[in-house]
Amino acid sequence: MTIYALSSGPGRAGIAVIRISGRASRKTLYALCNGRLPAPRVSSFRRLRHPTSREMLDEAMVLWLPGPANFTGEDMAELYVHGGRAVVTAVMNALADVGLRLAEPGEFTRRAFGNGKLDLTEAEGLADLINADTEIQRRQALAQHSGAMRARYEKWWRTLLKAMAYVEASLDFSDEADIADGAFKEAVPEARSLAAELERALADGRRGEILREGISVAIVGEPNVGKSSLLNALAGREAAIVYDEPGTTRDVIEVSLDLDGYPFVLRDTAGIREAASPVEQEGVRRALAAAEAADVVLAMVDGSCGDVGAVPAEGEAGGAPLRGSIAGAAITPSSGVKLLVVNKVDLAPPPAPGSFGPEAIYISAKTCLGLDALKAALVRFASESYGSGEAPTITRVRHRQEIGRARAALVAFLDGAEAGEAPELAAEHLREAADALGRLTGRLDVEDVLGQIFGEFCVGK
Ligand SMILES: Nc1nc2c(c(=O)[nH]1)N(C=O)[C@@H](CNc1ccc(C(=O)N[C@@H](CCC(=O)O)C(=O)O)cc1)CN2
Ligand SMILES: Nc1nc2c(ncn2[C@@H]2O[C@H](COP(=O)(O)OP(=O)(O)OP(=O)(O)O)[C@@H](O)[C@H]2O)c(=O)[nH]1
Ligand SMILES: [Mg+2]
Repeated sequence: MTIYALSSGPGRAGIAVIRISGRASRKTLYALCNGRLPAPRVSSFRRLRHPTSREMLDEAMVLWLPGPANFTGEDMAELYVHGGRAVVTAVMNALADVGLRLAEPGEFTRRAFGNGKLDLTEAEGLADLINADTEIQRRQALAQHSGAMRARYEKWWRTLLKAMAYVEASLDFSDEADIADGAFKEAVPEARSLAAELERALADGRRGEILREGISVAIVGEPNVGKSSLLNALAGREAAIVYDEPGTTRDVIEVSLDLDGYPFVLRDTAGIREAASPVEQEGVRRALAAAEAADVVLAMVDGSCGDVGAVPAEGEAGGAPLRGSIAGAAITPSSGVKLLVVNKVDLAPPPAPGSFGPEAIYISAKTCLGLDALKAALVRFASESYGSGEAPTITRVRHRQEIGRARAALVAFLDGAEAGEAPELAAEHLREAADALGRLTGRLDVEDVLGQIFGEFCVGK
């Protein structure tokens, strides 16, 4: 079935792009263009008419993109019309009138996948590219869309096929023990090196997933220290309610930030204390959960409080213990870092260096003093933790799971080989690993396996 969709965003615009894909693209375009089909892949000016009523619909630029050398691999056409709502509606209605169907979300890309134009990881990369909000996300998505993952996974796939071919050969020669043994032994180092490579790929600190979703930063601390004020200052808008009374924030409030191209998801949370009301208690529970799950915890304390005792005057003895220590300093994310943030320095005398420890960042959420240093610390953390090297291979839990399954199957194969397991069972472990890698790229192709096995078999003989 031939499909169409508005490929540019919804709503009024200067120009709107309507895309058509499928067998009827050619005759639909021909009819819309009053019998003057444009030359392939060359932008042409046409007056568009309704194919049956002949009513003039718009003046447009049009593209005729015959398959298979295009995005979907099917015949395609594109209409660049004036981006008014009624224009778009009229042209789309005309397409429906001649029997075309509105595309489902992702249907053009699904067809491209079906026609072998891209594999699953490249399609995911395309989705990520469209959703990319920051420069680092754009680079990661483009690398994935351009086949960075596919290349690596296909290399793994080839190594695995080699191991499988040896095992299959040993099965075929089971009545000639020497040959069978020899072939089987060849499979072991292949499987071992692949298992090690998968292990290395998994030990990436979840860089790809974190950058894809945004680095999670939770602001936590006692009530009224200025957490919501900091969120608002960084967001540049009044996302959270700020009020001079402890216990203002209850829900977790999220704001997306782009700092130097790194994506952050900043979360403001309820102040942590023994809350009296059940609603506030729930807020505190959510605050602790957000901190636990965060990549970075900004543990905030109020630097202006008398009982902080951390900013003693020259020569004076140190005061009471750190006020934020219970609420802020005690919270540690399960796998992230913690930065101590001392707020309200506009009210306090300049703190003695190191009063709050060498790592503390001194800010005023009110005057914005120190915010650049805080942003710089976040960017430094992001580039040190997630920025190094080439684009990450794993960007979704799905990839991690399949690679994990493949690795586990390879380990089972190696353990079995050591224990003298029957080659039939050994072959089964490898097939399981192949299934997992096949699901990764969406290219699970048995013919591929057989072709490779047959090739190896001949060489080995
Ligand atoms: N107008 C327009 N802009 C667009 C797209 C589109 O479909 N139309 N794209 C899509 O969403 C992206 C570009 N992606 C494309 C992917 C493949 C081919 C293509 O023609 N592939 C052929 C030949 C490749 C070549 O000449 O090297 C092929 O695969 O055989 C075109 C665009 C972004 N911009
Ligand atoms: N002088 C000064 N006042 C601040 C600063 N940051 C926040 N405040 C004030 O401190 C009070 C509490 O600020 P909030 O941002 O609501 O504090 P919070 O930590 O979100 O409080 P809860 O939501 O109750 O946990 C407000 O009156 C703010 O205006 C600062 O840097 N300097
Ligand atoms: Mg608040």
